Amino acid sequence: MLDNAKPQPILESKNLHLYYGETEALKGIDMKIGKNEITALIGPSGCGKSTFLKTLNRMNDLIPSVRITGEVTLQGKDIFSPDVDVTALRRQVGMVFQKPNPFPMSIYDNIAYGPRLHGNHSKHELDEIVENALRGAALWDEVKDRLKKSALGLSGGQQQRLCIARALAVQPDVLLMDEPTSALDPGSTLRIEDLMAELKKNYTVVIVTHNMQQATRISDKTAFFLVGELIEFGDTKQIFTNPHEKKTEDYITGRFG
Ligand SMILES: Nc1ncnc2c1ncn2[C@@H]1O[C@H](COP(=O)(O)OP(=O)(O)OP(=O)(O)O)[C@@H](O)[C@H]1O
Repeated sequence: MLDNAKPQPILESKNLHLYYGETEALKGIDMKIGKNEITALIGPSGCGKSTFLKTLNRMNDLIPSVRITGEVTLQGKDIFSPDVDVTALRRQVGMVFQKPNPFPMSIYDNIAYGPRLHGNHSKHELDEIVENALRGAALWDEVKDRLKKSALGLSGGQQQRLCIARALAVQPDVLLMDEPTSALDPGSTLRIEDLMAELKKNYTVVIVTHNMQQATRISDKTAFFLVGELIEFGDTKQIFTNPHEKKTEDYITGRFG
């Protein structure tokens, strides 16, 4: 079931269990996430996709009832180890949410926020960081003349690219995306999908999506979850054309979920 063909995964989970109080939301997930790949997490509502995604940069730590056992390693290092700086982890493993959530400040300040927090940059350096991040998120040309204007004045699709740029500005290795296009119109969705193909040249992307066409269009690997279990994980093409598990086949052919 596991794909062992890749040499050194950037992220790996081993026998990962997560409990919300008494409820077991992840039931022993083993997954290797390859560097510079896009991995899509699919499965019906409530099967644990977002929970798994958030575990990868310890966003779940913020929920008091959560208990986690097993292991997640980033570049071979245990992310739950007591000496891990969680802020640094979240910088290295950035996150983009379902609804675009720009800060109520200027476009420039949205992008400069993280770099200002984490480092001592000159104005010139910050200008460069902001421009590079906006270019990286394919937004620069649309906003270069209005950097000092509020980010809230951007369209939904632009706001989501701004949030991607904000994540890029702190130079992450991995981007986690939780249904990043579900609140967007088809045109903005396609722009984000095009952008992802660019992003994977420099980053590793893990994306939760309910849209199976999207998974087939953009991802290299697909992981199918069902009630907290990883049912099947492999090359996206294989999962969608020749699934090994009956449950995967039933799901992708629309028999449930
Ligand atoms: N903060 C929480 N407290 C308690 N239970 C939670 C919490 N967050 C999620 N759960 C439960 O954990 C299970 C997995 O939820 P999760 O959000 O990870 O699923 P999902 O596959 O991402 O669903 P969706 O596609 O609807 O977003 C569900 O049963 C959900 O009710």
